[in-house]
Amino acid sequence: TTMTASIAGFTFEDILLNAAGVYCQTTEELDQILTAPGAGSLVTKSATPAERAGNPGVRYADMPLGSINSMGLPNLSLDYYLDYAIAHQDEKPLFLSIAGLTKADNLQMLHEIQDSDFNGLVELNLSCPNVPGKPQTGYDFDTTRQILEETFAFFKKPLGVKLPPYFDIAHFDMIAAVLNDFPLAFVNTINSIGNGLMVDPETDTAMIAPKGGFGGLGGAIAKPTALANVRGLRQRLNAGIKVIGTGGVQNGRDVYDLVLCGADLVSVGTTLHQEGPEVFNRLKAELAEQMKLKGYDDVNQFRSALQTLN
Ligand SMILES: O=C(O)c1[nH]c(=O)[nH]c(=O)c1Cl
Repeated sequence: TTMTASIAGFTFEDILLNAAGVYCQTTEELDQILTAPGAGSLVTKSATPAERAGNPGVRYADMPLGSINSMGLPNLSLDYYLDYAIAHQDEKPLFLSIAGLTKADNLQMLHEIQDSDFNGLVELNLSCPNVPGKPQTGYDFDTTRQILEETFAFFKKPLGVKLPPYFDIAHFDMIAAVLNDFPLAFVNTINSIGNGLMVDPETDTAMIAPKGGFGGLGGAIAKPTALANVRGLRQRLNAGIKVIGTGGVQNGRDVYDLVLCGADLVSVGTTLHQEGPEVFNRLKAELAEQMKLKGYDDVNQFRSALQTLN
């Protein structure tokens, strides 16, 4: 069974990887993803120029429908992840994620990456929902265009963007109209569904501390929105912009469905957090089983092959 994909000239021997932010905070965690059977790549925790502690208090919770998080962008700094990525980029194609709190921070980090020995892929996170007072850039189409214009004036290495989920067909049209104007290597869709709220039934209290309990939703609850965003963007984006599908992956059928909607790679967040890096081998085996049932021996045979009723 062939389960490879290519983005920006990189060949991925497996289509699975971690979702940024999950199991990728330290070199110890990153090494586990790097060596996990079934994982074809990894992405580092979204970085800021300087180290950040993130939001105080309980900031992650699992629940029957998935997870809720308001981490607040805790990370060990761009240099920490850049050093790791440079040290390991010859072992697998790797993604380095950045999430500046300002356009200036993003451009500063991109200049540093441009001038560095890192030659993998950069994921510009435009969708963190959990920094108090900071809006999700991906919902501001003019600002997104502005950042990409200033970025592509100097940045020549493979770059993609991590997008928030969109819930209006008009917004699929609008973000695609922006993205199609730039030589992006990929989009990664979706980030968590921003600013949900969950209650602990024992105590009638919000499950997480930051922002009065408001946080990004992931896991099973995110699957229909992830499928719609992968499909909606695949249908609208230039063929040269590849799609990483993220959201709601619990089993091989979920991976299959994201590929069916157009995903080239598939990333796993909540279920990786709950199960650990052995999840990749399980998902790979379950995907192979699903493909066998359907008569496919290569993911390239059914990518974007979703049927509709009319
Ligand atoms: O709170 C976070 O660190 C966080 N949490 C998310 O669910 N998505 C993000 O992009 C980020 Cl940056």
